Amino acid sequence: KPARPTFCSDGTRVTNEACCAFIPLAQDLQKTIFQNDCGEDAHEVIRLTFHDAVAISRRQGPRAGGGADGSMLLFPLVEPEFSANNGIDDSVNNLIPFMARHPTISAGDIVQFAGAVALSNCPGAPQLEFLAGRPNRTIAAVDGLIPEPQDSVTKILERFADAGNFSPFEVVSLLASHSIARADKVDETIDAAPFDSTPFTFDSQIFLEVLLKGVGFPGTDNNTGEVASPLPKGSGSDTGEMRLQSDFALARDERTACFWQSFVNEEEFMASSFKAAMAKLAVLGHNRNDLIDCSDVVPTPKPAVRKAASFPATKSARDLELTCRTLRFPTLTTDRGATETLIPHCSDGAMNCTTVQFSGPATDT
Ligand code: HEM
Ligand SMILES: [Ca+2]
Ligand SMILES: [Mn+2]
Repeated sequence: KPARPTFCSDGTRVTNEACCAFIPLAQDLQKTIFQNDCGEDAHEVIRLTFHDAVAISRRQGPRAGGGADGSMLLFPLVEPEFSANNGIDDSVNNLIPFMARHPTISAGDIVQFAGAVALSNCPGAPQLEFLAGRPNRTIAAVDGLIPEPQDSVTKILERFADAGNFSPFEVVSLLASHSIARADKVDETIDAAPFDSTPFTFDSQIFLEVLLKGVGFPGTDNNTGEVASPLPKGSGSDTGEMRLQSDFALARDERTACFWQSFVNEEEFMASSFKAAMAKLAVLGHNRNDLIDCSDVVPTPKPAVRKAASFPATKSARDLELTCRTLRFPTLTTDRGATETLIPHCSDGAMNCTTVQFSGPATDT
């Protein structure tokens, strides 16, 4: 398609005027759901970009699912019911109203664009590529295509290869997302259990902290897909850190451990690798050349905090469990404090913060 530079009504310069429709969508998403915060609602939409896109299979063919096609929003009674999608209903119900409010934009575009807007609220995150024009005619995906935390490394790598020919390096790159992630359903007794000590900052703490020796569980012990974490201590709505078995295994497996370790304290490498892998994820089921590059309407992310990766208080290099034999581990400092860090529940440090939840057809499993 010919790319002719134009200006949208708000003055944004775009290479294709079809991109202008996404500017009011970004504003609506920020005002109605995210509130410019890298909080719970942003995290859940970022997870949704993955669960919509990865539901495609080269081996099973087109009838298994169409990838990044918005099928989650279009068939809200089907995919959100799969157990691997437990909790996805919140983001699905939050985004469904945007289909009617922005009727020229397809469901698949809404999901991936909303994820890029959500991510821009997280300091340190890359500005994702966004290609527009995913068609709306889709089918619901079949069950069994979403990786689960109890899956083996072999199963996870095979699933990503089958979905989109992802390499082990790209799989590890995508897990930078778990730097801004918390679990609600792995342990049903606690809400929003973070995977690293900085769940509102896109940084490499996830890659560092998953390498620390596990000492206990937040909430209840030994849920499916969960292993001991290094920072299990909680208080009130600060739940303590949770560790997924899949993150633990990918950090230590010989096929992925060096990729995992290579991101520690390398925030720019981590962000650019995540961006490249997300560009592949976001167009699964489509041909890039059929889409229009609208990256110029993706909001500029909040600047990085520029704090070096560091061991949480009371932890040090002695707590590392390293299996990568070929990389030197960086020298890092330990945060001050005589006791284990409490991870705040809200991005402003508080124990209570509001989230947005629209009711809708999707329910949890
Ligand atoms: C090996 C592959 C993966 C597995 C097994 C996995 C598993 C999980 C699990 C179990 C949760 C917690 C859900 C809950 O209980 O609420 C979670 C959260 C999350 N995942 Fe993954 N994940 C994987 C890859 C990815 C990828 C590739 C992305 C990229 C976009 C991603 C983004 C997220 C986000 C943002 C959350 C947090 C949602 C929230 O805070 O509410 N995950 N993941
Ligand atoms: Ca983080
Ligand atoms: Mn959540």
